[in-house]
Amino acid sequence: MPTDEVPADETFRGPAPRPLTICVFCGARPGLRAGDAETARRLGRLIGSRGHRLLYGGGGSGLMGEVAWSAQHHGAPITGVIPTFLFERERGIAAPPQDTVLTTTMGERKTALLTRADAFVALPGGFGTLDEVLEVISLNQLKVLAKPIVLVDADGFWERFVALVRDLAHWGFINPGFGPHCSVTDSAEDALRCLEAYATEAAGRVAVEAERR
Ligand SMILES: C/C(=C\CNc1ncnc2c1ncn2[C@@H]1O[C@H](COP(=O)(O)O)[C@@H](O)[C@H]1O)CO
Repeated sequence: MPTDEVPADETFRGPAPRPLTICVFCGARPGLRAGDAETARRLGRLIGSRGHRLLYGGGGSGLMGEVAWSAQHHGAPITGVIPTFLFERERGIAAPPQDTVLTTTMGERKTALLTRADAFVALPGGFGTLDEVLEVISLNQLKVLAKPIVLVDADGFWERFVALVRDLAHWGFINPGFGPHCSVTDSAEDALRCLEAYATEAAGRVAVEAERR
């Protein structure tokens, strides 16, 4: 079981605006950089200590396992959405106690994650993580979805992805930037701050609109 020995964060003051269901995309493998596991544990800890729910791919391996165990250790309720074939394959890999949602296909799983989440955070990962991130960004762009996503660029993991997005705009395939719902931050702490601020702002907008009616 991954340990969770990260220092407490002193810079969050006051309660979170409301409990959010935060979907985390990250590697099913640990990767080779020790800092990534630490970032994953920090994120899990913050999700738990700020009173949010972790929604994720349901596995116990790699960075996914680090986030999930740390979130559980800090009191977060957890929902894991996993296709039956992966669930069977992963029986031997310990994942923390969670509400498990079984799906038939990977596509159904992605839809379930996208539907249930209030917001998304992406840590380093492989093709699965990239696929999930691109799905959220492109659905936001099509206005099929309007949910915030934050890429945690600890140690420059997303640097070349950000550069590619700049090139895509330069070459005329997309508008400049990631759109209104996507941000890049340096740390798990900034990612959480960003999502909580977004939720507060969105709640404010809804209240103003309700008053106008
Ligand atoms: C590779 C190994 C196990 C694979 N098991 C997975 N279990 C749960 N979810 C998974 C798994 N593999 C991919 N996912 C989903 O994609 C993302 C991670 O994929 P990546 O390619 O590692 O970036 C993750 O967010 C899941 O939703 C153990 O050897």
